[in-house]
Amino acid sequence: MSAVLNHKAGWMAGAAGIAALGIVPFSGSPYITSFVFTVLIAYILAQSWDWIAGEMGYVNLGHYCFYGVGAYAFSIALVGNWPFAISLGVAIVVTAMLALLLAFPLFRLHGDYFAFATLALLPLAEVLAYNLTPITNGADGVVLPVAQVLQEAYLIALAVCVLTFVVTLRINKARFGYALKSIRNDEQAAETVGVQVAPVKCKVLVLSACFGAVAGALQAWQMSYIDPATVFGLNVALVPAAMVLFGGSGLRWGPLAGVIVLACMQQWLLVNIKGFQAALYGLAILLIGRFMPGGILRSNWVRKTPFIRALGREHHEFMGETAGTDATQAAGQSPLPIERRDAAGNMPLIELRNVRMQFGGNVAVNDVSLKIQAGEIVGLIGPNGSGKTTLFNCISRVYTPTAGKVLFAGKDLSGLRRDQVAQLGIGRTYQIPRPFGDLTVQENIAIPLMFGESPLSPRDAMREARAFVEFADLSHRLRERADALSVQERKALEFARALACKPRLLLVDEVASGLTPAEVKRFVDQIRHVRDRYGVTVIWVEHIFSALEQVVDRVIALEQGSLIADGHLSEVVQDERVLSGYLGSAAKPVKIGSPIVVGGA
Ligand SMILES: Nc1ncnc2c1ncn2[C@@H]1O[C@H](COP(=O)(O)OP(=O)(O)OP(=O)(O)O)[C@@H](O)[C@H]1O
Repeated sequence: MSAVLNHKAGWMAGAAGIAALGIVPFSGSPYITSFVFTVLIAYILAQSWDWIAGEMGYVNLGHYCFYGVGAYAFSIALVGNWPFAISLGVAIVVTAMLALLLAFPLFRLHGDYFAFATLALLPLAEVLAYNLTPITNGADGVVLPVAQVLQEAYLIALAVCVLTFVVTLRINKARFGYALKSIRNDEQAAETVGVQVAPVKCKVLVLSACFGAVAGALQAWQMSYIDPATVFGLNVALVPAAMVLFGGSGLRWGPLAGVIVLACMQQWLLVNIKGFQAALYGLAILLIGRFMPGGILRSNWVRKTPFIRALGREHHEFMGETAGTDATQAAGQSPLPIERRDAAGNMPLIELRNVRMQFGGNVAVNDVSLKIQAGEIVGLIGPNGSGKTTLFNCISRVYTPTAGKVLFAGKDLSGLRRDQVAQLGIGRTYQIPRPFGDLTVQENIAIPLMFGESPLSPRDAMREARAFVEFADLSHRLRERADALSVQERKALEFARALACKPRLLLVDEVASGLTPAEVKRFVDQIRHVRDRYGVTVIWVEHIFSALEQVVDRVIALEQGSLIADGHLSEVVQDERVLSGYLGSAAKPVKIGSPIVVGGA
C-alpha cells in the first residue's frame, strides 16, 4: 500500500516539476531560461551516455561526437532551407547511421580499449569538420538564420528530457534492459545463457547517439552558430561522464542529480569566484570522487536523509519491491517448467569428432572424439590442466575449436554463436561461479528465460524463475543481489540459472568442490533428479570421485588434453594412465567409495 502511495506521490511530484519547468520560458528572464535550457541539454546528453555506461558497462568517451554530428547535420539542413522538423529528422538519421557504422569496429573492443577508441572519435570528427569545407564551412563554422528560438528550443528540450527519462524507466524493466545489465555484469556468461550481445550493443549505441544528436541540434538551433572546436573539442569529452559519475551512474536519478548540482555549482562559481572557478570546479569533482565514489546519490547522508533517500535506490531495490508478492507465493516443491525431451533414435546427443584446441604451442584438447547418448550422466575427470574446462568451452562455443567438429543432436555447432548454442539446449556452469552480481537472484534466473528458445516477457520470466529459485533452495534470497550470496549459494544459483536455459545437455564444472558432504549430496540428488525427471543429459567435471560414484553412468578421463579412458568409474580409476596422471608414476590403485578428493581444488 505504502509503495503504491509512494509511486503515486512520485508521479505527482514529477508532473508538478515538469509543469514548473514548463513555465520557466514565460517567466520573462532569458538568463534563467537559457540556464535551465543548458541543464536540460546536459541531462539529455548525460542520461543517454549512461545507457551505455551505467546499463551496459561500456565507457563511451566519444558521446559528444554524436552531439556534434547531430548539430552539424541539423544546421546544414536548416541552412539549406529545410523545415525544422525535417532538419531534426536528418540529424537523427545521419547520426544513427554513423553510430551503426561505428558499432562494428568499436564493439570489438572492451574495457579501457573501448574507452580510448571512442575518445579518438572527437579529434577525428574535429579534423574532418575543419577540412570538409564544402559541407561544414571549415573553421568558419555554420551560421544559422538568425531567429529568437529560445522559448521553442526550451520547450522541445523539456519534452525530450521527459522522453529521455521515460526511456530510462522503460529500459530498466524491458528485456533489452536485462540484456544490457547482463552484458555489464559478465558478457560471456550473458551469451552462454542466450543473450545475443552484438545487436544489443548496436541498438544501445544508436539509441544513445540519436538522443545526443537531438541535444546537439537543439543547442545549435538556440545558439544559431556552431564550429568544430565547440562541438568536437576534447575539452568537452568528459562532461557527460563527469556529470553522471558525480550524481551516480546506473541510478535512475543519478544523471539528473549530477547535471543539476554541477551546473548550479559551475554557475555559482562563475558569478562569485573570479579567476579560480575552473580550479574549484575540478576540486569539487575530485572530492566527490574521493569521498563519495559511487556519486552523491550513493553517499551515506543521502541514504539516511528522508525524502531524498529514495533517489539513491539501486535497481535491485526496486526489483525487491515488485518481487514481494511473488516471494510469499512461492511455497512447496513446484516442478521445473522444463519440457522433457527424450532421445530421438540411436543418435548420440553430443558427439565430438577429433576436437582439438590449441593456444599457441599449448595443446589443451588433443583430437578428442567421444559420443554421449541422451539421458546419460557422464563424469569428466583428469588432473589440473588436463583440458576439461577447455572441452566445455569448445562445446559451449566459448572457444572455437582449432580443429574437429562438435555435433549436438546431429547438428554441427561450427559457426554457431554462444547464444545460439544455449538456445539449442546446452546449459553450463563455470568452475568459479559467474552470476550477474548486481542483479537479484530472481533476475539472474529470469534472464535465460527471457532469452531462451521460447523467450518470455520479463514479467513472465520473473514468475517462472521462482520454481528454479525454489529448486536451488534460494527462496529466502530471492530479492537479494547475487554478489551477496555465499560460495555455496552462488553455485546453487548458477546451477539453477543453467537449468533455466531449459537444456538438453548440462555441462557442470566442479560444482562440488569446497562444499560440505551434505551440500555435495544435494547436488548429486539434483543432478540425478534433472536427468530422471526431465531427461537432461549431464557431463560433470569433478575431482570428488565419491560424488561422481553416486550418480554417473560412466566417466571419461583426460590427460594433457587427450582422452585416455572411457568406462565405468571403478574401472577407470584403476587405469594406470589415469592413476599416474593424477598421482604420479608411483601411484597405487584408488579405492573409491571414500570421500576422497583426487587432484586439485
Ligand atoms: N584462454 C587460454 N589461453 C591459453 N591457455 C589456456 C586458455 N584456456 C586454457 N588454457 C590452457 O589449457 C590447458 C587446459 O586448461 P583447462 O582449464 O581446460 O584444464 P582443466 O582440466 O579444466 O583444469 P582444472 O582441473 O584445474 O580446472 C591449461 O594448460 C591451460 O593453461
